[in-house]
Formats: sequence, C-alpha cells, structure tokens
Amino acid sequence: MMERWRPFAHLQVAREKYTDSSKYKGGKQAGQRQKAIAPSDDQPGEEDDEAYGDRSELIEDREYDTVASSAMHVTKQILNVQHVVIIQPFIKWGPRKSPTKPELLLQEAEALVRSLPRWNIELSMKVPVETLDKRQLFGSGKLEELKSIIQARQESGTPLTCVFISKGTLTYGQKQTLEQVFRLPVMDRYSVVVQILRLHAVSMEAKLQVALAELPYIWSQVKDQEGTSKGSGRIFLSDAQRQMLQLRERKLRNELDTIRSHRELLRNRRRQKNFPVVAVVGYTNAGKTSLIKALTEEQSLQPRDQLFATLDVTAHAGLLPCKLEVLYMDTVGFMADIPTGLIECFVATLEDAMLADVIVHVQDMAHENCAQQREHVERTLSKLMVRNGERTFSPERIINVGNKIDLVPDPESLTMKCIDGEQRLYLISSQTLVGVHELLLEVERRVLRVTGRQRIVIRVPMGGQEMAWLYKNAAVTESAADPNNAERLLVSVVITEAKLQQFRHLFIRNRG
Ligand SMILES: Nc1nc2c(ncn2[C@@H]2O[C@H](COP(=O)(O)OP(=O)(O)OP(=O)(O)O)[C@@H](O)[C@H]2O)c(=O)[nH]1
Repeated sequence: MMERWRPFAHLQVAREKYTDSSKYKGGKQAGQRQKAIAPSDDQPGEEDDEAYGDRSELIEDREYDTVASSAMHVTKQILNVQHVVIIQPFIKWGPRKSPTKPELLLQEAEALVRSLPRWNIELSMKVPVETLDKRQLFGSGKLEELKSIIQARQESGTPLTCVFISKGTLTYGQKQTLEQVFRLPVMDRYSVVVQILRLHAVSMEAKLQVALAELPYIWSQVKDQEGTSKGSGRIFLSDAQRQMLQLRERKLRNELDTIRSHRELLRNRRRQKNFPVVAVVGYTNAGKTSLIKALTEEQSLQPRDQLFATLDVTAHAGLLPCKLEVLYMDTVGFMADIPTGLIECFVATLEDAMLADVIVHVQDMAHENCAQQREHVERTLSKLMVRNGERTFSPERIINVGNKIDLVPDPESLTMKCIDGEQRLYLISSQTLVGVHELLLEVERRVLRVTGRQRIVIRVPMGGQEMAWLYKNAAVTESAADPNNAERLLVSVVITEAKLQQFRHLFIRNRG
C-alpha cells in the first residue's frame, strides 16, 4: 500500500517565532489601533483583552497545532514563503454550473493568495470539471496533464511549495489523492482563508473566532477520513486528541461568550452616551476603510489592497457638517463562496454593526462583478437583519455608495445606475474625494432623521448652567452673542426630542 504523503513532516518553525505576532500587526490594524478616536470603551479590541487578561494559552497549543497542521496545513504557514500553484476548477455545463465566470473566480483566488505577504503565485490555471465531488476531482486525463505541467515547472527550476485548489472545501479523500499525484501539499479555500484571517486577527475576540473557525474543518476532515478508510485501521485522531479538540471548542466558545457579553455592556454604555453610529459595510476590498478615512480625515488609517484586511469592528469618530459627532464602524468585508462555517464566526461582529443608526453600503464600481457583489452583500445583510428581529431592510437606514469611480473609464455611464428604484446610489471616489462631501451631507440628513434629532437655536443666559448642560447633552455647533440682549447667547445645537424636553423641563419651566 502506498505510504501517505506527509508534506509538512519536515517543517518545524520555532514556537517563539510564531508567537511573536507583533510583526504581523502592521498596516491597517496597527493604524486603527493607535488612532481609533472613539471613546475608549467603544473599542472592541484592546480594552477587552486587557479587561480579561491573557488568553493566548487558549490559542497557542502545541498539541492542537500538530492536529491542525496535519488536517489543514494551516499552522505556522503564514511565516513561510510559499510558491503557489492555483487551480480554479469550474463546472462548465448543467444545473450546477457556477453563476460566476471562471476568469473572475480565478481572479478572486489570486487575490486571496496575494493577501498573504510571503506567498507568490507561480502558476494559475482554470480547469473545467464535470462535478466537484469526484474523489480525484479532475478526469484522469486532465489530472495527468496537470501533473505534467507542475512537474515541468519544477524541472525548469521553479520551487513550487503548494497547490491551492480554489474550491470551498476539499474532502479528505480528494486532498489525499491530489497530494499523492502532485507530491505537494494541497490547500482549499477554507484553509487559505483561515491563513488570511489568522494574519489579520488583532483583537482577542477575532483571534478566538479564527481559532474556533478551524475546528469544523478539522472535524469534517476526520469524518471524511473515517468514511473513506473504514476497516483500513488508520487512525487520524486518537481518543485523547478528540477530547482535546472538544475541550478546546468548549473553552473557546466560553471565552467568546464572555467577551461578547462584555461588548453588549459597552454597546449599552455607548447608547447612553448617545453617539449616533454609522456602520460601513461592503464586499471585501470595496473601499470601506478608505471611505471612513475620507469621511473622518483620519490620516492614520491605511487602506490595503488585501482581502479581509479588517477583521475587527473598529469605531472612528467623525464630525458631520452640523458639528455633530458620529461613530463610523469599519466592518469585516463580505465574500461569496466562503464556506458558511467560516463566515458564521464573524457574523457576531456584523450583527453589532446592524444595530447602527445608519448603514453605508460601499460598492466597488470598477469591479467587473460589482452587481453580484452587491447582491451578495444585500442577501447577507437581510439575513442578519432578520436575525436581529428586523423583518425588512429599511431603506431609510441604508445609503448605497458607488466607490472608485476614478477607475471607471466612463463615469457618465454610471449615472443611469444612480437611481435604483427608491434607492439612490451616491457615486464617489474615496481616493480623489469626488462626491464625498455630498455623501457626507446625506449621512447627516439620514442620521438626524433616523435618530430623531433636530437643529435648533436656543437663547440662554451668559455664564448660566444652561450652556454647560447643552455641552453635555447635545452637540453645540455654534454660539454667538444675542444682538438684542447683551446678557444672552444664541446657541445652535443638534439635539434629540427627549433631551429638548428635558432642557425645557429643567430650565424654561423653572424660569416661570
Ligand atoms: N482608485 C481607487 N482606489 C480605491 C478607492 N477606494 C479604495 N481604493 C483602494 O482599494 C483597496 C481596498 O481599500 P480598503 O479601503 O482597504 O477596502 P476595504 O473594503 O476596507 O477592504 P477589507 O477590509 O479587505 O474588506 C486599497 O488599495 C485602496 O487604496 C477609490 O475610490 N479609488
């Protein structure tokens, strides 16, 4: 019997090196961390971590690493330089034919690999298949052809290190067969996306989520293996390892529950502080961070041309033209064809965003697949809203934004798409800032309407308690001496109806 190909048996990366994650915290997250200017208890990251101590021992576990690397080739891979062959299988005919063009699927697979800093694409191919369920995935002739292409590339001196088959998940049997044919480790979308998520997880919550996201994959591989090798006597996991995985899952879930209940507390506190919240959502790489940077002028934000660059919901304060302070929440990007088990883990953070007063949906107008991306985001959003107890997508709360128009050769042609039923699409470029001011005015209109705020001018005595009260309970946008009364000030404020009633009750009634 052929011995099982054990591709990573030779790989041993020093534990200290792996645990020094500070090197991988650069870019967007690092910037967001330093400069997210929201009040400190709105930050879902660092403060939570500090409040609940060090949980890293839950994530770093040598025994678990051994099991994970044999099941999914993920552990410690981020550190290694990889020379990757991408193979994009697609079903050419029939009812299961992919709705997305194979070229676009391949582009998305390439973008995933490019998101990993030390991974290089050496070869990328799209290959027609009849079905995605065959044990060897490809027909025999095709498989031989692929093997020869890979071998020829290796013989010509290209050091190939792994094959990425861009399918959600490969079964254990498929993976084993392909590894034996190619004599290289084989990865699927799930394991590549996990690598990217690991790289970008900064807060303890995101790290725990990623750690939890790996487990269903490992279990599915174990189940597949049991199915394919009944009676052959091979054991993929010992009883002790199974128990270790079950225990790990329980602990991770408990920790996440603790962090989330803490977040609930923060959310309530934020409500009390009365900051309007604007969540910015969209397909991955659509330009969410860039838009927040444009709206808040927060220079430290560093948008990156990488998928899933934002894994933590981060809050950034910005001023509306009326001087009202709002919090913009940057969220994890959406992506189609990601196994649901994986994305489920991040749904909790998105649910948080769904509670925002206004939701800005950013779309990449320069992307060939823009319409499908938009549909995917809208479908996911409406599912999330239903979960949150909202039956319908309230158009009042959603602003559609068409970003990157500087990259569209003929932006005029887009104006046709600007009115989509009731919904207007705001065309902008977060880079050149075209259209950003108009969008900001619309954000202001919606925020005021949805949160029941109004702009009014109140006359108050100079040096009285009224002024201090207004600073505390409303947004004071301007104050000037009253031309008709030297002892009074005219104060422009943005205030909620409830606070206005309170003001009347406290100051106007008392004055008699
Ligand atoms: N030309 C152009 N590029 C843009 C524009 N907006 C964003 N980009 C670029 O698009 C890439 C992705 O931008 P991000 O703002 O990081 O996108 P994101 O949606 O936050 O990405 P994820 O966090 O990965 O979901 C970066 O390289 C940006 O510089 C735009 O209006 N014009």
